[in-house]
Amino acid sequence: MTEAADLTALAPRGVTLLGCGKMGGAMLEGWLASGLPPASVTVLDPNPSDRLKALAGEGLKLNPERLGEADVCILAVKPQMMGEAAPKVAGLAAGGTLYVSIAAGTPISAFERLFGEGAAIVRAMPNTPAAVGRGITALIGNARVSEAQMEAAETLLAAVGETVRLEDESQMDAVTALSGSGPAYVFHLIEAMEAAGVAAGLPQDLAARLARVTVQGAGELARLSPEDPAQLRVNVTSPGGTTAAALSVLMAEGEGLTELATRAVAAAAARSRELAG
Ligand SMILES: NC(=O)c1ccc[n+]([C@@H]2O[C@H](COP(=O)([O-])OP(=O)(O)OC[C@H]3O[C@@H](n4cnc5c(N)ncnc54)[C@H](OP(=O)(O)O)[C@@H]3O)[C@@H](O)[C@H]2O)c1
Ligand code: PRO
Repeated sequence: MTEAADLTALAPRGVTLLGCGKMGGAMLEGWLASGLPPASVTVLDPNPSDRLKALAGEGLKLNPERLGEADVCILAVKPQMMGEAAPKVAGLAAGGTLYVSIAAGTPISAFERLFGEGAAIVRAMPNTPAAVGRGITALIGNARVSEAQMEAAETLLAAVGETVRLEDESQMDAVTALSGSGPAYVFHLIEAMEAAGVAAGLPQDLAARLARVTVQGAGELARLSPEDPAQLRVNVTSPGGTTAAALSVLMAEGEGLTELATRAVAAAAARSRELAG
């Protein structure tokens, strides 16, 4: 997490989590680490993990027959499952619960149809580095969301990384394509560098380690350095040296990494728009 998230204000009425897979599980761990008591969390998930069952022993409410009240309900099932799963938490709307959906593609209007026009709904897009407290989540709410509710949503997501408010929901497809899906691009870069190292004659294990630690270190340098990424790149590049030779390929006019990344992000954004139905 980037700054201390104080979740104590949410403890009395609590948080309900619909779907506790990769993202839901990562958020749950962040909330618990930030001091939200297990007894303040209700989880609905058809196949609870051993970890969830252990937390139920510490007071977490796991698949209760009837839902109590909640300040916030996080919707963390796959977009394709939302129509089936969301009705389970529709009753919370009458108690003024704030809904926070992290589902890719699914617009706020879909939740207004499910929960009623009066429901307060935030659409958010986190990413998987949330699992190590280093995610980033973009958020936008509908007109029913009060400032206090927006801050509550931000506090929950700040427990697993940085947050940023969007100006308009139309930005969410590009956000999903850039930071939501983005970790996969970086993991694939590690895979590609490893394969390239093997092709250049290195043993697999050595190439894997060099690729992984190089991406880790470069990411950390980009995070901590006052210099921008372009300058950090220049700092590696000796005139007429090895990096310049590689960058002449990666930055080739019209067919370099920028063009490839632009096509990839455009494909993801288009898929996000398709998921809206
Ligand atoms: N993964 C990412 O990088 C990422 C990033 C940003 C946003 N998101 C969004 O986050 C959401 C969850 O993604 P995920 O990657 O965490 O998926 P996931 O690991 O499959 O988690 C979804 C969870 O919901 C459970 N579930 C299925 N049907 C349910 C129902 N009817 N009621 C309650 N729970 C149900 C699933 O159980 P079973 O596994 O037993 O079916 C699973 O535990 C998606 O909408 C996705 O678009 C994901
Ligand atoms: N993972 C989800 C997907 O691939 C949403 C962003 C990252 O659809």
